[in-house]
Amino acid sequence: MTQKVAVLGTGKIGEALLSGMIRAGWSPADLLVTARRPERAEELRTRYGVSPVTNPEAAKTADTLILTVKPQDMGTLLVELAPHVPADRLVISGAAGIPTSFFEERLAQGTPVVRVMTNTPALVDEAMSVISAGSHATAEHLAHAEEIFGAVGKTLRVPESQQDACTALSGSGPAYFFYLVEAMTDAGILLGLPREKAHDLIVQSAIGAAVMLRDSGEHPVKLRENVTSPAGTTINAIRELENHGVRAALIAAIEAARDRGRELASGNNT
Ligand SMILES: NC(=O)C1=CN([C@@H]2O[C@H](COP(=O)(O)OP(=O)(O)OC[C@H]3O[C@@H](n4cnc5c(N)ncnc54)[C@H](OP(=O)(O)O)[C@@H]3O)[C@@H](O)[C@H]2O)C=CC1
Ligand SMILES: O=C(O)[C@@H]1CCC=N1
Repeated sequence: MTQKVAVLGTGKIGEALLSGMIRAGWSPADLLVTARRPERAEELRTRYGVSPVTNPEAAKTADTLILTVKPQDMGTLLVELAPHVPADRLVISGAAGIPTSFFEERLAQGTPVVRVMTNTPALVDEAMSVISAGSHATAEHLAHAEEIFGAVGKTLRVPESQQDACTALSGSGPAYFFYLVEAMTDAGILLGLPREKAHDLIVQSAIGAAVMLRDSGEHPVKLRENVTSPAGTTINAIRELENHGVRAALIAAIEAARDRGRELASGNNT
């Protein structure tokens, strides 16, 4: 029997996942989407050939519901959904912070819930998606979530207690790299390079470094040491990074992101 999957609240992450599933071979006929605004629903229908439905229709029709609204909107969505979700539906949450217990408390007793934190490289099939089971989710439910999110990149199972840390590292992680590229491009401008040229140099260096990190089997320290010649240029830059506390700033930044995930879980939505 064909499994129908619905993406509820199809914004940036929901659309990234939807587009990846279609690229991976899912039929648009088996995919449903919901949106808050009619023009957004039409955009998704035109772009992907999927059927926009209401949240209750999605709950009644689809075998798997993937909830990709903002954490702040999840409570309202669940109030609307709860009367319509049969307890055999798999509910997957893509939201930061919100624990699986939040869903279990609001849905029918025994509803299987899986929590997933993906990231925007899903748009280019290079996502990192971190997956945890709620208390009623079985190995089969986890495997199904892996099949869906595997369409857009790598997946990793973690205990739910590690989700806020993973959100801070890989969920938000692409933003840190974009920020770094932005800052390095500004440095290129300072040194007199045209912006476009500086951007291209940094992006290709980032791609090269990323492939080496993934494929060389070498520790990042060794890779950095290989670039850092005695009395050369790189060590002068590294000294400045250390002087400015960049390592400590990154550790503090990621800890702050983790803490915000915890706040979202405790209902602090401001
Ligand atoms: N952005 C990222 O990098 C990542 C985000 N996430 C998580 O993904 C989730 C979505 O984030 P993101 O895609 O950035 O946010 P978006 O705002 O782009 O997407 C959320 C969408 O949900 C819609 N929506 C809200 N309430 C309802 C409702 N009741 N019914 C139907 N649609 C609704 C919104 O409509 P409208 O357009 O009208 O506001 C919006 O289009 C969040 O929970 C976030 O924590 C996870 C990993 C990475
Ligand atoms: O900033 C956020 O809250 C979301 C979750 C991870 C990435 N973006």
